[in-house]
Amino acid sequence: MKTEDTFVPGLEGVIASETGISLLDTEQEKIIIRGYDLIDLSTRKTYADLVYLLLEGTLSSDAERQAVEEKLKAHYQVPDTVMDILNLLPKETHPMDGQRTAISASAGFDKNLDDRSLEANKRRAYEILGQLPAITVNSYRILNNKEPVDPDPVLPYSANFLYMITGEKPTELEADIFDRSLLLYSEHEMPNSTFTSRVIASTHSDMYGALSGAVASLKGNLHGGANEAVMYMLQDARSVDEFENILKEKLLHKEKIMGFGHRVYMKKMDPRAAMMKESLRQLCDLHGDSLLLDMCEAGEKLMAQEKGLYPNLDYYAAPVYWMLGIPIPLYTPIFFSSRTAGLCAHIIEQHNNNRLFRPRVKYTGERNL
Ligand SMILES: CC(=O)SCCNC(=O)CCNC(=O)[C@H](O)C(C)(C)COP(=O)(O)OP(=O)(O)OC[C@H]1O[C@@H](n2cnc3c(N)ncnc32)[C@H](O)[C@@H]1OP(=O)(O)O
Ligand SMILES: O=C([O-])CC(=O)C(=O)O
Repeated sequence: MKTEDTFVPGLEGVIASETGISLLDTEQEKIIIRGYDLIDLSTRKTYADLVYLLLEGTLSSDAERQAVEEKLKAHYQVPDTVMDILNLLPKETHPMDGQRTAISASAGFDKNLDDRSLEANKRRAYEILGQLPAITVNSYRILNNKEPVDPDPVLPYSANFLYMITGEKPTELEADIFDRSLLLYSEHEMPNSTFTSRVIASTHSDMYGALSGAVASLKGNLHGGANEAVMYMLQDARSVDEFENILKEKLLHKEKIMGFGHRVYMKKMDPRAAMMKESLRQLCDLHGDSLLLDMCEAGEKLMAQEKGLYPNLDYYAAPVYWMLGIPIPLYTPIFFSSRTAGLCAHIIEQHNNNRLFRPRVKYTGERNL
């Protein structure tokens, strides 16, 4: 095989893996997760159901969902040493880097680190998912000179996560909307972060290492970091006109507009974004203030007209998180926390059916032979 003939920049369209976890079915316009339509699931299931579906492979009964909730709560406690390490980081550290550091440090606390069996990997997945709300929220709090907060085990997993972030018990609507955002972020086939984690896992490296690599990948603003960038952009405007002018100015300077475009959906709206837009509408109605929705809709219209580009999930997740009272530096860490369910499923699948990733190159250097 002549490798230069098969070079595809960015591996666009390249099939990198076999998987039974998920598929973006562009013909049917569906996000399939273990045989189910993610958008349909988002109308009738919770994030805990998705954790079960991703890790156990089947849709959970009410009792199984409850068991997942309990399992996650049993792992809420983060080792003191990990918290001490977070405390030692410079105050400029982004919570994504706090998350990466904490997950990396957690490897040392795993007594059977070399055990890659399904059982051991699942145990780790539930442990990490259980610890992530405390790791995530306290990464932000410690670095902002605030006392760490403890989880409230009485609340469901997502409601507690939001409570730890805002310090206030969420209403049912707020908890449902936050839970839905976690569900929608939980798994999405083969984005850069998932590919990264599978590449790392393919050397027989452990789950902590594969997840640490995935946090780094997800942090970039071409991927998960876009949700924070969207909110900073929205914050720069005080009216629909101002927001449109910001976008026009960026387009004039050939800048990318965060929250638009997608490698797979390309010229169509990400179906998850449509769901989050509805959540934004609900929150705007509740607050009697439609400015954020109006700005976002105007941006959506302008980008369709000017570039033929449509929103991805990050575009509408950002204003939803803002209206839920979530500090902007937590948006991408929340995305990663949710995605950890999907990532763990992929790492497990890679360990269980492995071949080392080792591609070739198209050489463009000298040949001074
Ligand atoms: C949940 C998620 O992680 S979804 C992704 C979140 N990321 C973002 O929102 C960042 C903004 N979007 C982008 O940068 C891109 O659309 C990506 C990274 C998501 C996909 O990138 P790719 O598939 O590699 O497309 P690529 O960047 O090559 O863009 C193709 C063309 O569309 C343009 N384009 C793509 N996205 C945008 C955008 N958001 N704003 C302006 N132009 C864009 C590119 O400039 C390029 O134009 P050209 O052919 O004239 O040079
Ligand atoms: O699929 C992608 O490339 C990025 C994305 O939308 C996600 O990870 O949710």
